[in-house]
This record gives sequence, C-alpha cells and structure tokens, in this order.
Amino acid sequence: MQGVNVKSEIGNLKKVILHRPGDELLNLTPNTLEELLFDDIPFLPVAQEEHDAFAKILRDEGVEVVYLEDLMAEVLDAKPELRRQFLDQWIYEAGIRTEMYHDIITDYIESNYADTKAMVMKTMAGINLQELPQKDTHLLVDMVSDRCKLVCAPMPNLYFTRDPFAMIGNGVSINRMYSQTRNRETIYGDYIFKNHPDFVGTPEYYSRNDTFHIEGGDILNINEHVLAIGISQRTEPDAIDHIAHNIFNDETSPIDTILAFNIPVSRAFMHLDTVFTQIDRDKFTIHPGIMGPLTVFEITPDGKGGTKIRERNEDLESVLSEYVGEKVTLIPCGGGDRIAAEREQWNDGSNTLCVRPGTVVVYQRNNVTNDVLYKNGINCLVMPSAELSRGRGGPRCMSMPAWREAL
Ligand SMILES: NC(=O)NCCC[C@H](N)C(=O)O
Repeated sequence: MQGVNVKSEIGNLKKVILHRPGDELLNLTPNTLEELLFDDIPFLPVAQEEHDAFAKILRDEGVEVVYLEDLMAEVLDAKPELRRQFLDQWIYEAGIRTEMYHDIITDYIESNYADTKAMVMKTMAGINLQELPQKDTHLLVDMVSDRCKLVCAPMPNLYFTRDPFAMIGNGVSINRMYSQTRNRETIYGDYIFKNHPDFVGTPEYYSRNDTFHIEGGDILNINEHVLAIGISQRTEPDAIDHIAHNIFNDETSPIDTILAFNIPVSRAFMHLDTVFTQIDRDKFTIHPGIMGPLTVFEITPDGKGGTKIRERNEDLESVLSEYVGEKVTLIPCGGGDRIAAEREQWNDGSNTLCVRPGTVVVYQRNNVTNDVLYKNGINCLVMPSAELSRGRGGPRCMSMPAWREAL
C-alpha cells in the first residue's frame, strides 16, 4: 500500500501506525508529570504487555501494524546522509544551543547507538546528564549542576500516535502541537512523510512549521466529503482556517465541507476524540457532558479560492445525522450514570478505535460503557488498560490509521 487512504472513521481498517511505549516512560518523575502531560507513572513492562495485546487484537482482525520507530529507522537506513541532519535537529529542538553540549551528545549517541533503531528509540527516551561522559571542562556549570537531570527531555506521549500527524483522505497534516513537550514528536512524521517509500508524495495539508496549533485527536474523517475538526484546548481556529484553505485548494481532494466543533477547553475534553468517536455507520459513543446545543461552524469553499462559514447552533445528533446521511444514535459513555460517565470518560470510555462498522477496540476498565455498547449490538474487542490509561488516551489516541477500505 503506497500512500494513505482514510476517508471515514469506520471503513475496514487495513493498516495502522503505532508506537510501542519504551524507555521514555522511565524518565517520567513526579515533578515532571504535569509538563509531560501525564497524571501518573505507568509501569513500563505492563504498559508494553498491554500495548502488545492491542497490536495482537488488530493483527488478528487482519490489520497490518507498523511501528513509528521502525518507519523512522528504515528512513535513516535507506538514506544514511539524513542521520546526522536528524540528530542535529533533534538536539537543537531539545533546547541544546551550545556547540560543546551538541558535540558531547552527538559523540555519546554515535558511540553507543550504532544500530539505527536503537538510536531512534534513544532519541525518544531522552538523555540524563549522568549518562554523558564527564569532561574536564572547568566550567562553573559543570561544577554546580545536578548530575542527575535530563539534558534531552523524553517524549512519553509518543504512544499516542493519533496526535502528531493525521491522515485526511489521501493527504496528511503534520501538526504543530499545543505543548512544547509534544512538538518534537512531529520530527519523526516529518521525516517519514518526506522520505519513506511507503508515504512519500502524500499531499501535506499542514506543516509542523505553520504558526497555529492543531492535533490529530481533533481531526475526524466523517466521510469522503466531510471532515470534522475540534476547536479545543489543542487546536486553534486559525489552524482550521489554514488547513481548510489548503484542503479546498487541492483539486485531488473530494472534501468540500469542514465542520469545526467548538468544544469546551479542559483536560478531560482535550481533543474532539475524547468526547466522541464513531463506532458504526449510524452510531457514535459520546461524553454526555457535550450533549445539548453545541456551536458548529460549517466551512465550505466560496468558489473564488476562499471559504465561507455558516454557524449552526443545533444539537450534536442533528448535525451528525445531517452529514452522515442517516439518523444517528449517540450512546453516552457511562450509560447515563453521571458518576460512571465522568469516571470512564477520564479513562477514555468514548475513545474507541473502530476496526470495521460495529466492531471497536475498547479499554477493559470501562466496563459500564462497554456493557452499553454490547446492548447496542456493538462488537467490543477488549484490551487490558491498567497502565496505558495513565497517559490519558484510549485506543483511538494510540493508533493512526493509514489505510481504510471504502465503505
Ligand atoms: N487524541 C488524544 O486524546 N490523545 C491523548 C493524548 C494524551 C497525552 N497525554 C496528551 O495530553 O497529549
């Protein structure tokens, strides 16, 4: 499969990009949790077991699972001239601005991580000062600094592959992220989409150097013609204006409508996919907190290279029914019980990954919501979730579909 093809949220899933959590999770500490967007520290061996179970569920359903770290290593192995360029960029974006530290870190990586995949994994994990050889620099900073501190921060959110880049039809958005900690994640996607033979040539609708922030969790492919994007904590309206312009001006794209959903700014609602995901042709699972009137802006081309915007103030069900083309049912997370809804929403009860219409991957811990899904005829593929859920993302957040069959 060359390129990408994602024109719905529910078409038969054929290929997905994941990242198996690695040593970056070992570099989470209580003092850095908030900055690194975690609420607790997952136990790595169990998080990896859970993630392997997720990958197995997908493979058993006939999905090709590819890993971000393998794609990146394949790029660098095929084009060794990019290795140094990548390392320089990674070091610079980690905030290292002095030649001396740049050279120390480069030497350390080059002498200890000859294997490309190990090197890629190390860039994800981060570097502690005490790993580096202590030079006789006679610099005051080296005399007084705490030897146990991260000189290159880890990227613990990488296992949420949904966010740093997002497929839109046959194109991709390489995102500018909301937080400093997640911005370096997009380096990998940028190299892969510019260089990997399976992805090169994919139209790029947004670039990591664009000004405003937008994240993949806010981008939902409703159908071939309609895209939904959340205006959220993570995605600014200006980014949506910009991406709309680029999509409408790509004559190969059939998308003619973008729906911008204005959702409340909060951590529990950080992305559109934390408040609703599509699970069948006519069914969505949603957080009851956003039921009721919601402001939705319908953006369409104006025929002169610009866009026109129409404001809708209807409930979510009416808006989705209109664009999905049939009457939709919204299944509330927690089955209508407010406490269960809030608890399970916090652990991504409405963040499911649809493998084909009516079949979704869900977290085991959201048993109240999962029972409601079963009662509505949904086939739930249940994955273990005690540790992975500590990062505040569910099966949709942990996966980036690259290919879905047409409905
Ligand atoms: N699409 C998503 O909702 N992704 C989950 C991202 C969780 C991560 N800890 C974050 O705060 O960015």
